Amino acid sequence: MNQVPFITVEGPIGVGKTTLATALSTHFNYHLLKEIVDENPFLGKFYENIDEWSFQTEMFFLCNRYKQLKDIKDRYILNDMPVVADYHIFKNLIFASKSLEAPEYKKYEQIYHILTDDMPRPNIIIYLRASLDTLLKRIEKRGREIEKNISPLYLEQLSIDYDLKMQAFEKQHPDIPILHLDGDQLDFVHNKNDLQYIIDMVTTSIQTRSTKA
Ligand SMILES: Nc1ncnc2c1ncn2[C@@H]1O[C@H](COP(=O)(O)OP(=O)(O)OP(=O)(O)O)[C@@H](O)[C@H]1O
Ligand SMILES: Nc1nc(=O)c2ncn([C@H]3C[C@H](O)[C@@H](CO)O3)c2[nH]1
Repeated sequence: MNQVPFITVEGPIGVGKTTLATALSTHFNYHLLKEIVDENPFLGKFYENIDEWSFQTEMFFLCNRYKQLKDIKDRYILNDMPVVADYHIFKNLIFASKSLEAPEYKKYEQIYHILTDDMPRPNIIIYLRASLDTLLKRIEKRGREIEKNISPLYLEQLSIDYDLKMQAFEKQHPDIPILHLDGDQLDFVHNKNDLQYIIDMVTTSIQTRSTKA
C-alpha cells in the first residue's frame, strides 16, 4: 500500500463529498481530486432513460476516472504528495451494477479490473451517509439541471447499495480505516465545530497510519 495519505470521501449523490473533500484539502493542504460531472455528455440523458443510456454513461465515468487516477499516481502519489479525493474508484461498480443488465455488467466488471487493479488505493476512507430526505433537499438546493429527473427510488436504492458495498469492503480490507459520518447530524458547511470534529478524526487516522508505517 502507498504510504503517503490518500483520502477518499464517499457516499450517495448529494451527501456532501465534494464539499467535505474541498474543506479537508484546504485544511491539510493536500491536492484535491474532484470527479468530473458536467463534462459527462450522457448523464442528463441517463436520468431521463436509464436503460437506454446506461452503458455509455458508465463507460464514460470509468474511462474518465481511470485517466484521473493514472495522472494522480504519476504526479502525486509516486512523488509522496498527499491527495484527498471526492470519490473512490469502486463507486463505478456500485452505479454500474444498478444500471447495467447482467451480461453487460459482467463485461464492464472485467474492464474495470483491467483498468484499475494496479491503481493506487486510498488508505483512509470517509463514508458519509444521510437520509433520503436530506439527500433530496441537498440535490434540489444545488440545482444541477441534469439531475432534475433523478428519481427518489433510484436514490434510495443507491444508498442501500452503498451501505452493502461499504460493509463488504470493510470485511475485505480491515487494514483500511473507514470513518463513518452521519450527514444528517453533522453540518460541516455551516457549523465550524462539526468541521473541526471531522478534521480531528481525520488527523488521528493520519497519525495512526504514520506510526504503523
Ligand atoms: N453537511 C452539510 N450540511 C448542509 N449542506 C450541505 C452539507 N454537505 C453538503 N451540503 C450542500 O449540499 C449540496 C451537495 O453537496 P456536494 O456537491 O458536496 O455533494 P456530493 O456528495 O459531492 O454530490 P455528488 O454525489 O453529486 O458528487 C451542496 O449545495 C452543499 O453546499
Ligand atoms: N450512472 C452513474 N455512474 C457513475 O459511476 C456515477 N458517478 C457519479 N454519477 C452521478 C451522480 C451525480 O448525479 C453526478 C455527480 O456525482 O454524477 C454517476 N452516475
